[in-house]
Amino acid sequence: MSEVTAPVLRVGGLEKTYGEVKAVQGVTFQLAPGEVLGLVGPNGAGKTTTLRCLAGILPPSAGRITVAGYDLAQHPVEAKRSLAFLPDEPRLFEYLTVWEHLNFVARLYGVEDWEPRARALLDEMELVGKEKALPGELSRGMKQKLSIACGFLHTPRLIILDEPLTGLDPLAIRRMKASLRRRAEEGTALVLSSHLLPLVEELCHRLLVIAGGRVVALGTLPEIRARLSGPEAAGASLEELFIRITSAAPGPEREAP
Ligand SMILES: Nc1ncnc2c1ncn2[C@@H]1O[C@H](COP(=O)(O)OP(=O)(O)OP(=O)(O)O)[C@@H](O)[C@H]1O
Repeated sequence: MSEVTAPVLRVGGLEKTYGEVKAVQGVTFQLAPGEVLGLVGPNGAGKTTTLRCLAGILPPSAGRITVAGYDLAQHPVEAKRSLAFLPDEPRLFEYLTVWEHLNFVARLYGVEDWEPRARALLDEMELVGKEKALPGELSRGMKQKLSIACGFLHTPRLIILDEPLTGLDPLAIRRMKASLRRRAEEGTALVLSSHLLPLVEELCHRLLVIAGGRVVALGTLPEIRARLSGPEAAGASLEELFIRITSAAPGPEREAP
């Protein structure tokens, strides 16, 4: 398989245990360049745990994750250089300005032509004029946009997003959706976790539905619909399918004492 068509992300048998709680088990999927995968599931399903494992923040208890051909456990620096993780709560440095954040990230990732890129990202995120502001002087939505600009600066091949639209106003939501779509069209793979099912339906090519730490459905919306039996599945909305699939699933497993 050529480098162009090789999966950007491969996840095999991912498992994460907290004490005796099996938060995630048996998660296996691949993601091609330009593909957008929606990760959905009820509260406590294991979405954030999965995303944090994919980003190399949490070590999995078992399984293998490969990003852009690099095994995340064996080559963490190369794998992490190929990805960006955008958590739902923007994490910024209190004493760095907007511009200094971008400069810092550029140095971390070795982005040489960072200034024109940073200017373009500030324009895209509607932060022009805020270059000298500290995070304490930014609104919640502006902090979110700065965090996203920092994540995009090194042109990652994989972007992992947890509730990317939290705190954004309607116009910013529209722009953010266009930004994400454009990156996917340019070949970036995206994993997007959200409770906003219309967003997931609009942006994602495939869905991974997780409940009780296990994958309960994986595929395109028509594929998931087709797999569910019964005439009511045919025209069901994503919300109806979500409720039907996840309500039947048990909660996270506990290891026997
Ligand atoms: N640090 C932790 N220590 C112990 N248990 C944890 C920890 N983090 C998560 N869990 C447990 O792991 C399971 C999965 O949690 P996770 O945060 O991954 O779910 P989620 O799908 O992101 O939920 P939500 O939609 O509510 O954000 C839950 O049972 C949760 O209680």
